[in-house]
Amino acid sequence: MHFTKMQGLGNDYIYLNGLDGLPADLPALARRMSDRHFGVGADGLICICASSRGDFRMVMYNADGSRGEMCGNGIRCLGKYVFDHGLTRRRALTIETDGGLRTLELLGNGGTVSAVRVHMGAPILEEPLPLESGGALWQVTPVSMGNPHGVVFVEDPDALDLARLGPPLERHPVFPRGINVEFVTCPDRNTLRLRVWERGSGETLACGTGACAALAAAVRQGRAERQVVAGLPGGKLELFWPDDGQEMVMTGPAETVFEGEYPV
Ligand SMILES: N[C@H](CCC[C@H](N)C(=O)O)C(=O)O
Repeated sequence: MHFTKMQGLGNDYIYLNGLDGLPADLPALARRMSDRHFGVGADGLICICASSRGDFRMVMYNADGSRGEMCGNGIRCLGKYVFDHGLTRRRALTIETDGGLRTLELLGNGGTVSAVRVHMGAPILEEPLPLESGGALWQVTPVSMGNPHGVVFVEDPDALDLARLGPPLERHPVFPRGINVEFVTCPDRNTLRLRVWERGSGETLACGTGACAALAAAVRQGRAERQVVAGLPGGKLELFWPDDGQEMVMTGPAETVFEGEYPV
């Protein structure tokens, strides 16, 4: 089976072209291939499928085989994949995800795609909740970006032990579907810095939907302007939220790492 490994800010996924069919038991395949010691190594598996509502449909699995409804870094790479593999010649695309339709602009010169702008949908915010977890009290702001997030503002994300703090917040009983957890600081009104503990994948080098969720919570709480640069361990995203109720706009890089064959 042919596959392509891609990454956006070091958030890496294995891509399968599902237009001509896919292997059975994709959750098990996602677990095997994502394993960094016994497999290819990735934060998850993304299948490109036919869509009746958009140009393509994104079906995404986390490293533990669970499904995610949306993936910001993954959808940028999907845009680069379909262009580079000749599945489309257009630079404006609509992608169906389990979290709704998303529109992409593929940026780059001539025949290349180096960055992708994504209209990420309108965030749905709830009031912050005080939650006890891991022996501490956290103010968690629930935000949906099509997938579920919990945003926590902290003094210094780099000082935290995410491997210890992430799992109990990810699976806190108030969130029956689990959450991706963002630990965020705003060093100034046009900058966010965050680390993300992802549902089903653990800490990743970046999370596009997580950065958008962080901006939504920061704006709602008066901590940041609507246009920011979000710094993640793997690099930077440009984010713009024109107004409440409007779609968040995210711009960032997309890269192919390698192609390969995997036995199924
Ligand atoms: N890394 C992704 C999000 C994956 C979310 C997934 N872990 C979930 O279960 O929702 C991003 O760039 O937006």
